[in-house]
Amino acid sequence: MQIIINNRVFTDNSNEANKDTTFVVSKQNKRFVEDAKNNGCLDFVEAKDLKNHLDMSSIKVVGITGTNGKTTTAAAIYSTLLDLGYKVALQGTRGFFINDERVEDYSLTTPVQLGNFAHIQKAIQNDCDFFVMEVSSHAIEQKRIEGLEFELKIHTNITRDHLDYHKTVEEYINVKNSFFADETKKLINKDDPVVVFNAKNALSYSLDNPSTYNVSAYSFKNGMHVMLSHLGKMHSFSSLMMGIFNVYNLTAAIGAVHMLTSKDLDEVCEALEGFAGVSGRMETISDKPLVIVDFAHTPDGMKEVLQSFNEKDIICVFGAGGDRDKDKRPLMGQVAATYSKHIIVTSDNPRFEDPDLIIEDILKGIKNHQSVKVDVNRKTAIKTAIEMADENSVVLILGKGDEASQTIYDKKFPFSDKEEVLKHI
Ligand SMILES: CC(=O)N[C@H]1[C@@H](OP(=O)(O)OP(=O)(O)OC[C@H]2O[C@@H](n3ccc(=O)[nH]c3=O)[C@H](O)[C@@H]2O)O[C@H](CO)[C@@H](O)[C@@H]1O[C@H](C)C(=O)N[C@@H](C)C(=O)N[C@H](CCC(=O)O)C(=O)O
Ligand SMILES: Nc1ncnc2c1ncn2[C@@H]1O[C@H](COP(=O)(O)OP(=O)(O)OP(=O)(O)O)[C@@H](O)[C@H]1O
Ligand SMILES: N[C@H](CCC[C@H](N)C(=O)O)C(=O)O
Ligand SMILES: [Mg+2]
Repeated sequence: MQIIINNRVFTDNSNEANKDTTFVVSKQNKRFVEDAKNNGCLDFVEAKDLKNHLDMSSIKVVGITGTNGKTTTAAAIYSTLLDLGYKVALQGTRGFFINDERVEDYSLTTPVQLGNFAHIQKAIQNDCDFFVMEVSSHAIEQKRIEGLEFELKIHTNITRDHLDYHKTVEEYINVKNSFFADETKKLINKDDPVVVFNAKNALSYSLDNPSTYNVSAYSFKNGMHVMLSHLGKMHSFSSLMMGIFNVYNLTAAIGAVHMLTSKDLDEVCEALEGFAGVSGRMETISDKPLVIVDFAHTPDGMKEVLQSFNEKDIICVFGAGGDRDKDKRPLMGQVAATYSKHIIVTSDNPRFEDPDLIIEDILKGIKNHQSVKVDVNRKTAIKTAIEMADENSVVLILGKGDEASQTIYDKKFPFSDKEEVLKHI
């Protein structure tokens, strides 16, 4: 890609490099430096030094990493900062937003170096005070975030995902933890048993262990009501959002905004209450029957969601993405079987894999197949689930959230879980 900073053209692609451009050298493209030279390029800059070309002193960059909850926590921080009157940009899985407007649609969760700098430049041009970004494990490993100076780093949790890419759980954990090794200000989830961080400038939040932003009590009735203890004083907030995992996400957001703005904590709690959640994350599509669409696509994410409905008969519709971590599939089957009354295993984004074989991988984790249906067609799987529902049940449609398409091979076919649900109620 290319960006222009102060009339100078920067590219990370040797095919776009020539005598008039600067080639930005990174871990991912250093093997193409000779090609760039052969194309006439004379000017080279290391990706980590891009910061010397863009004055970022007016904007604070906030990074969020973790296996689950990045998008939700980032959106909660964004919403709260906007509510408090700041100008804010948000970059993540759902796209790029500036001051409540979507500027770009779905892309990578964390763009490459030039992508980050292009967005930060746009945020600065729009007078943003903050740039809130999700940081994926791929981005950390590939150094897509090099050259960025973070005002605050936030950790949600580290469970498992992407073992197709990182190979072992240990390597995945190490990559995530490496984000917290320096002395940048950070906010850590103290209930995560595997997080390792540099204690310098670290504050924390938690439900179970002692921490700076400590949830001392919570209840769920028409959403959540949370008591938060901070430096010996009690504060409270309410939200229509559901699930203990969202108590974590919202507490992280409150702690983060408090650290970033030094506003009164009660004022921050009040501003957060305006946040209604992210589309496709625990989104109630229908009350009768109760149908919820959620983006859970890891064993832990599914467990968190399913556990939130233990008083209901769960009808769980889910699949698993192709060309992604294969080992998570039976674990997802096992989690679904533990908490659901009925399971319909279907297709997610098969990409270049055979969806029937993905389903077989999921079924390997389910011992008792009596209450399990298989339907590779996600549309009819959703229809069947809704037909099965009664007043005691909740239909949980997991894995795709608000994705607008289903990826088969490299083609994207329009598909929305929400729209499929609405066709049948
Ligand atoms: C597996 C993976 O992460 N691949 C990423 C990786 O691809 P790659 O190394 O094969 O790319 P490449 O085509 O060889 O290009 C590398 C660099 O060389 C340059 N190049 C290339 C060819 C050439 O002739 N000359 C040249 O200079 C390119 O401009 C580029 O800068 O580097 C590319 C750009 O540097 C990324 O776009 C690409 O992401 C692909 C598209 C992808 O799907 N990534 C997913 C898995 C991902 O990153 N997901 C995470 C989040 C997952 C989550 O939600 O947790 C994300 O952050 O989105
Ligand atoms: N704090 C959490 N702990 C565990 N599970 C969570 C948490 N927050 C959200 N989830 C579950 O994970 C799903 C994805 O949440 P979210 O989109 O916020 O995460 P993410 O980290 O951005 O995911 P991705 O890496 O795929 O973009 C949610 O739909 C929910 O099921
Ligand atoms: N950002 C995640 C999202 C997964 C969503 C699920 N629907 C899938 O396609 O696996 C990924 O790319 O691994
Ligand atoms: Mg995300």
